[in-house]
Amino acid sequence: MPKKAVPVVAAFVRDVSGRILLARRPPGKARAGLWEFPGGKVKPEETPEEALKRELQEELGVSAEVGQKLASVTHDYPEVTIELSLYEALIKGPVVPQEGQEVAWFKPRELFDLELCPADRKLLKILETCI
Ligand SMILES: Nc1nc2c([nH]c(=O)n2[C@@H]2O[C@H](COP(=O)(O)OP(=O)(O)OP(=O)(O)O)[C@@H](O)[C@H]2O)c(=O)[nH]1
Repeated sequence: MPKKAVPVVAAFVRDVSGRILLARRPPGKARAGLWEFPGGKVKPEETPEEALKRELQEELGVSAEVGQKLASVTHDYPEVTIELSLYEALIKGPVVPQEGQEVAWFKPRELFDLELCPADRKLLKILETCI
């Protein structure tokens, strides 16, 4: 039986100079130390947009407007299968990491040299011609 994929939403946020916001997974979590787009799991009662707004508020202390879905991939990790969807998002106010996690802004070409979560590598492959 194929495993049921857990829905995960993530944000593609750019600053005025075109750099992209990433967060580093904190120690103790699966894939600790790897970079990812900010976001998290969608709860059963939420739409993807609601989940992403909640995650950005909880993780980065910002409110956000969620735009169009850019890409979506399925990935099997040893402990979970995820369906990861990346949405454009506009954030309001300064990013203040709420969980002690490292965050940073990267130029598009710098993303390709980062240690990313494996699912994000797949996303990047889809997006590489348009970022
Ligand atoms: N947020 C986020 N998660 C990602 C990305 N790429 C990726 O493989 N994941 C995986 O998707 C899952 C999301 O879990 P999470 O830990 O961020 O979500 P959460 O905060 O809602 O859940 P938790 O309370 O169980 O920790 C993890 O297995 C994580 O490794 C990404 O770009 N952003």
